[in-house]
Amino acid sequence: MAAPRILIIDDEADLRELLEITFLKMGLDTDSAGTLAEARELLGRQSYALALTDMRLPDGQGIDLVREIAAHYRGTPVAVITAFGSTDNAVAALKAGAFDYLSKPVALDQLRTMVQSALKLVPGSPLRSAKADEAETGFRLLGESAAMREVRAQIARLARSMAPVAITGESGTGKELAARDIHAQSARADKPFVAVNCGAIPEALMEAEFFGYRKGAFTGAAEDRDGFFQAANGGTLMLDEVADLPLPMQVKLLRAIQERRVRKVGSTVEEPVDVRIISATHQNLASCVEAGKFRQDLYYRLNVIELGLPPLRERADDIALLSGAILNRLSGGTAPALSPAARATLEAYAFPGNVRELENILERALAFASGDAIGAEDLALRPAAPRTQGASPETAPPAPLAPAAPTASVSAAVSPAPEPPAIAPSAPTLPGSLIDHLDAVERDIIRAALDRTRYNRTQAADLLGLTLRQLRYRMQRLDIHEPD
Ligand SMILES: Nc1ncnc2c1ncn2[C@@H]1O[C@H](COP(=O)(O)OP(=O)(O)OP(=O)(O)O)[C@@H](O)[C@H]1O
Repeated sequence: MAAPRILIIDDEADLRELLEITFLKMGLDTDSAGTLAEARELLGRQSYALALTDMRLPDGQGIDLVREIAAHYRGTPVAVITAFGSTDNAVAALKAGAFDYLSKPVALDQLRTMVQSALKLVPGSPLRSAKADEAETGFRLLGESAAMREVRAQIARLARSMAPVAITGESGTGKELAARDIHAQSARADKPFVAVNCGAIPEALMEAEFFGYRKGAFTGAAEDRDGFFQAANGGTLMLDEVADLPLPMQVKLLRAIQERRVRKVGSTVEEPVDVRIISATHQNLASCVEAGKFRQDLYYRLNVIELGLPPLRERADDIALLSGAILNRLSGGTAPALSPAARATLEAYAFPGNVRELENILERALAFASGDAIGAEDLALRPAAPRTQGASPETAPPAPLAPAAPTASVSAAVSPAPEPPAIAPSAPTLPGSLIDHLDAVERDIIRAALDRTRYNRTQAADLLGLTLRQLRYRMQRLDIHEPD
C-alpha cells in the first residue's frame, strides 16, 4: 500500500524542508507548494491524506484554501500554521473548517501528533481506530426528528476537527452524550474521554484537579498526581457547566488551552498536553461575559463552534422512539410498551428536565405499571403551579407541567395542583426567563425532598430519581445549603 501523501503549502523554503524531512522520517510522502495557485493545481491532480498550509502566502490567504478544501476535498483534512500568538487566526481557521492548527515556531512533537490524528481520519487508514469506524454508525444520541438528524450530521462534521466545541442546551438535553459522540467518532476515539463537572469541584482544589500536582506541593500531596488534562491526553476533555468556573481558574485554563501545555502544582516545568476541549453549559455564556462573570477571551477560545441541543418539547416526534429505547434499557428488553394514551400524554408534556426527566418518569412508570402496557395514569404526570412569591395571577409565570412527585411532601413543594390529572398541551403565558423560572421550580422541589429526608442527600436523591452525584451537583448549582 502506498504511503499516505501530505501536501505542504508554505512560501518559506526552510520551513518546507523541515516539514518534508519530518514527514519522510514518519514514512510519509509529500508534495510541496509555495503558492495557493500551485496548491490548487496539485489538489486537482492528486488526493492527499492531509494538507498543511501557512496562513499568509504570496498570492492570497491560507484560510481561503481551508474553505476550498473543506468544501471540495472533504476527504482531506487541512491544518494551518499560524504566526506565534495569533490566536484569532487559529480560531478563524478552525471556524472555516481546518481540523487543527500549529503555531510558529513549529514544535515537532506537536506536528507529529497532529499528523497522526489527521491520518486516523482517512477511511481505511491502518491508523484509523476500530472504535471510530464502529462509532460512525453507532450514535448514542437517539431521535429521528429533523432537529436531531441535523445535530447528528453536525456531530459527524465536528468529529473530523480539533476545533473546540461549545455545546449548549437545557439541562438533560444530552450535552454530555453529544460530547461523547463527537469523541467516539473522532480520530481520538481510542484515547480517553474525560468529563469534568466544573461546578462540582471546590475552588481551592481546582488547579490541582485540572493540572495535577507534585509530591509535597501542599499538605496531603503524598505523591505526584496527574490532573484532568493529563488524564485526557490524546483524547477529549469535556468541561461541563463551564460557566461555573471561577475567574482565576478561567485565566489558567485559557493559558493551558492556548499553549497546549500545563504545569503541575508545585512543579517548575510545563508538560505538553494534547487534548480536544468540548465545553457545555445550560447557561447563556455570552450573558455571563456581559455580566463580567466569564472572561471574553476564554469565551472566544471555547466557543469556536457551537452545537445547540434542542429541548425535548420541541421535538415531540422523538418521544416514542426515546421512550422505547429507555424502557428497553431499563428492563433488559422485557418492558411493557406505552399505551397510545400514555404516548399522547408524554407528547403533550413540557419536559423541563428533558430526556433525563423522561428517563425518570419511565423508570417510575415501570414500577407502577401492572399490565402489559404502560398507561397514562402510570406516568403520574399532572400540571403543577410553581411557587410564585409576590406574583399576581396575571403576572405569574406559567405553570410548568411537572411530574407528580412520588411522595406527598415533595409534591407539596409544587402544589397547589389542580385535580384531576390532565395535561394541558397548549402553552400558557411565558416567563421572562425560562432558565430562571425552571431553576426556581427545581430549587423548590429539591428543598422539599431535602426537608422531608432531614437533609439526608442519599434518600433525597432516591426520592427524586437522581443519583447522589446529580443531586449534589444540582444543589451546588442552585445554591442550596443545609440550614444551620
Ligand atoms: N437524544 C438522546 N438519546 C438517548 N438518550 C439521551 C438523549 N439525550 C439525553 N439522553 C439521556 O438523558 C440523560 C441526560 O443526558 P446528558 O447527561 O447527556 O444531558 P446534559 O444535557 O449533559 O445534562 P446536564 O445539563 O444536566 O448535565 C442521560 O441518561 C442520557 O443518556
